[in-house]
Amino acid sequence: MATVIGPRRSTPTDEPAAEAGSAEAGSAEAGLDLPELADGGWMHHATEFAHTSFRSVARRLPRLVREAIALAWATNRRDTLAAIGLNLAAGVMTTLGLLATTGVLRELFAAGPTPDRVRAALPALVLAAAAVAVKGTLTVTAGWAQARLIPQINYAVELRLFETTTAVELAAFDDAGFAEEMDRVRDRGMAEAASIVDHTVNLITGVVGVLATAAAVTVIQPVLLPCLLLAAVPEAVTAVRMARRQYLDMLARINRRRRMWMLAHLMANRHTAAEVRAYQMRDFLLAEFRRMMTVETAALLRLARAQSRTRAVGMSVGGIAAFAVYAVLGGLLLTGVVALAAAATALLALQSARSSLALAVYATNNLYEDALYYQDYRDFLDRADSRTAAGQGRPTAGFEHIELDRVSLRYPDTDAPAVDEVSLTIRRGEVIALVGENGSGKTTLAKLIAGLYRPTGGVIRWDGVDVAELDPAATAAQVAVMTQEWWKFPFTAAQNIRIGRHDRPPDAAGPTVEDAARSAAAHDMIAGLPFGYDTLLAREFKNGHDLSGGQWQRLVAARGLYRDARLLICDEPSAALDARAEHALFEHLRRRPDRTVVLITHRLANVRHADQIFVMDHGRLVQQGDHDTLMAADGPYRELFELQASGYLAATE
Ligand SMILES: Nc1ncnc2c1ncn2[C@@H]1O[C@H](COP(=O)(O)OP(=O)(O)OP(=O)(O)O)[C@@H](O)[C@H]1O
Repeated sequence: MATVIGPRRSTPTDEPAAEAGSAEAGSAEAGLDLPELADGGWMHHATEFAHTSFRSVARRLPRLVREAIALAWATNRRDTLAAIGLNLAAGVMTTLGLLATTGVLRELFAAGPTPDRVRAALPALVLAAAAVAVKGTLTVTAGWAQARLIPQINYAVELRLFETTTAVELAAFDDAGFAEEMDRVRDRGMAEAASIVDHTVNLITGVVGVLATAAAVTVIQPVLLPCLLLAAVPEAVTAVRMARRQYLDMLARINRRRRMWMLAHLMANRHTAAEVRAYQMRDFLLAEFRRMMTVETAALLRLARAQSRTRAVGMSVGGIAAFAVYAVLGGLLLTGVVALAAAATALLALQSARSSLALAVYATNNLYEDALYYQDYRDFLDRADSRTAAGQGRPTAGFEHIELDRVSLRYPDTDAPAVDEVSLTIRRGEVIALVGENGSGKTTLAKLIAGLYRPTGGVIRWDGVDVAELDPAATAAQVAVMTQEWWKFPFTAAQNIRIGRHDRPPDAAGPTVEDAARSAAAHDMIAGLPFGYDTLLAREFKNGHDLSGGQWQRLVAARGLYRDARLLICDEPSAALDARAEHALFEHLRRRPDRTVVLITHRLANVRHADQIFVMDHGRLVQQGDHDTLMAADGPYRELFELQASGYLAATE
């Protein structure tokens, strides 16, 4: 049995692999041999395809075709029907056209005066011309429907993916496997959905073309059918061989290509531009890129040469097969088995069958490979759905107190819990502070309180009810988080604040965008921008503007305040603020009866007036109380506070 894609042998003459190897060795010398550049799990489909026999492809084909049609059907029934139905109709026209052509030839080759023969051939000629015209129209319209399907499928598939990735629980993103799958799906699986439909329609078109031609030949003279198949075989074998080499070559080059993408990204990226210049990395990066390009171009040239060689061999064998067919036809003619008109039509049918068969073979190859990647997409959606909160539960409009009962959180693939059996209670209207050294678990604890993570141990209760029983959307609506690692959203300044509560109706209570900006000491800064609140904060776009780190932080604070939530979590809200902005923000964060503030900061002067201070160490809660109580005790809080205070005192002495 022929192998569509056979196993790759690694021998010293294995050119692309050898080239890839030398490139890897070269870049290792240059210090760029990063572990993440090693082939990832996503390569397993490529390898699977490379070891796939023609038989296994053929076995899976009906299911793949069914799946592709189902996908197209779910996206747009009319276009699916048109793409397949019109191709089938075009096949009927192919048969009709060939039969009519035989009629024309039969009349023309008949005995008698030429004008009489031409007159006799006219009806069949009109029929043949009509068949060609109708077939052309059907093919163009089917192609149009097929082309219409592609963007619609892409739209549906992308939307479904992003509906899923934005709904999935935050913890999923800490799972390296999940993140890798997501990248893989975004990189390939998503795009393959439209491809498998495209390949399926091409496959159907090709098969219909072959069958239509075979049907015509069978009607004209069944003996000619084996001739048709014999002539088409070299074409099919050449198509398979070329597709296989193309694919194996891509496999051999993949690591080098990934490295080139990485280098290209470093050299043409706003975020790396400053460092590339500061360290004068230009020559180094360009030299590395040039080296890769040289090897890559050489590999591509070798591939082009090998493909041309295969094509030449294929064409030669095809020529010999055609010659053999002519010889057989000649024999059949001489022995009177086949009439001259039938033989001439068979030659036309050969041309048509060849191109249809080539189309079908290419489509099968591509369909099989792309379907593997599309399967990744579907698996990812299933897995992501299982990590999405159900969205049901008891409604809630707030809380009087939040209680953490021996709450722990262990990140995936880590040895020690980041938060270890912490119990504490927070009441409405309080300002509480979480303090402790770097890595002690403050941010993780704050995220647990915010509901961004579900505890891996213990229970969090709102007014005595386990939050797992509450509606996640309703609890999230009560919380605002100013995170330590905020993102520079590429929107206008006003939008950057408004997204804090973008669905607030215009007549609903709550601060305006400008109120929130003033409270976060951001108003004057925004008013000074070229287009004020309408300034686009993305330098990559025309008229876009960027802000300093501290200015962004004021904007982030304004967003948190605009959200106007019952529970406000501020993780290092003033790390990048100047003294004046910090003072203004903390003035605003002071006690309010309807709002609870959870503050994380290393500047302990800011937590002096907190109602409760919780001191964390290695994930555990080691001290709690107000400032005076903790200063009276001999513990880590007093130690940290005095350490900071001594810096200020020394400066003023
Ligand atoms: N997403 C994550 N995946 C795995 N481990 C994490 C993750 N986030 C934090 N950690 C680990 O959990 C521990 C607690 O981190 P956390 O960010 O909660 O500390 P922190 O007290 O807020 O630190 P800092 O003061 O530096 O902000 C650290 O050991 C950190 O390395």
